[in-house]
Amino acid sequence: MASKLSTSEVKSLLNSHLEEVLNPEIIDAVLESGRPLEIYWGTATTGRPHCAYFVPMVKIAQFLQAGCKVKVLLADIHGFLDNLKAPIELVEYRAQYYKYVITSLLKAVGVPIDHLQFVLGSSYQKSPEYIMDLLKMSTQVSEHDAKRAGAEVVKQSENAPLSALIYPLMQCLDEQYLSVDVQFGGTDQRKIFALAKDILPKIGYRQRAHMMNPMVPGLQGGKMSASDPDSKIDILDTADAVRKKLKKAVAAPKEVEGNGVLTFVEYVLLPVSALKEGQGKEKFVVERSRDGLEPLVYTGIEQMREDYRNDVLTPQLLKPAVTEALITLLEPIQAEFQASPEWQAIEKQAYPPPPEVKKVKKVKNKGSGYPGAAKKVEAQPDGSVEGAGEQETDLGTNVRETLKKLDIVGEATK
Ligand SMILES: N[C@@H](Cc1ccc(O)cc1)C(=O)O
Repeated sequence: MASKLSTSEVKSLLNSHLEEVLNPEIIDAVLESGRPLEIYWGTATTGRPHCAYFVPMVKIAQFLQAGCKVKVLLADIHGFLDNLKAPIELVEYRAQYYKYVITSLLKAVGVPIDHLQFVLGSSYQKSPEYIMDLLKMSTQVSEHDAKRAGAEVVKQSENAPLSALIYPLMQCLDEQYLSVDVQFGGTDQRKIFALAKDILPKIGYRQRAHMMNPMVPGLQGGKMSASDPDSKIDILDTADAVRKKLKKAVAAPKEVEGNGVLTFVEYVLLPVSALKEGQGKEKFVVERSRDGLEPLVYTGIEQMREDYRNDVLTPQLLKPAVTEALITLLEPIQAEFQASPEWQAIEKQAYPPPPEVKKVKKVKNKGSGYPGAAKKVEAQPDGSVEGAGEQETDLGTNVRETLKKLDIVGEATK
């Protein structure tokens, strides 16, 4: 490997926090050969990256620190194959936004990024070779198996669109086209990884290894809901917003299992401290000056867990410490955003604010029985419009006109 670390240091960086590795012998053989291990992690560029992204980012930082070559696949096409989560028109901007965030995040963690490469999915997934391989694959995978492979990743529905079946096949093929040794992802990707192991040899390609990190509880605990703006901490949230959101975080005293705040320390803050120090030493400090006590200084999660169970490390102590550490982690990223007009412009294009709900031109009130009676048109948080295009009346035309001006009319209502 290119790094100055010993083989055992490299292995411990690579394996830290992983739940499972498929075909580890593939990784061992590369490490023994002395060439850098090539790994990719793919992300469908849909919603705004939030603090949960720090978990895979820390792994990527560790891969880079260990001297691996890392490709981040900005899976724009996957972003709309999955239930059109990213509208086709926006997906390009979103991919760029992700690139800014991920680069900045990794720089903030303090690892060298010269072995990091971004690849846009659509840059090769539309090539004749790729498409032909995809078609070949489709002759080897049953509808049932393709569906099952995506069960934990792609939105499930009865009578699912064909795109939900194409999605996992393409993810398998990406391993070949990105010419890596390993695909990294969460354990939710396991069924797709298993399909890749099975299917790539059937179309003449070699199997890859797979590294999986566990699915961890979110920082704020409880149920994450896309419609609740407070349920996720955005990378660009102000310090005050972070404080407010973390105050609401669920962290039951003495309860270690499923504790999102402690988990964030384990998977993000401690490993980041080790990467930043550059000596592999984890450190997390909990201030207690308010109580006139010395700070608690931790060098690993086990001690913290123990103290938390015994209520020495109370939620009232832990939460503010995590809050301030997170704010410090976000600071350089936000400073970079503030200093970059390009990034700011992309952010606006990638995530346009939901269209204002304009009052539909008032029509003479002829009572609600009148066929053109006003229908409420509501802009939804995801940019869709509820109630639009439901009636073919004069008012329907009016509504469409208004929406057209706002540029939010879907194909079906045009
Ligand atoms: N399935 C990944 C995204 C992804 C897409 C394509 C890939 O090749 C790899 C990963 C996710 O859930 O976000």
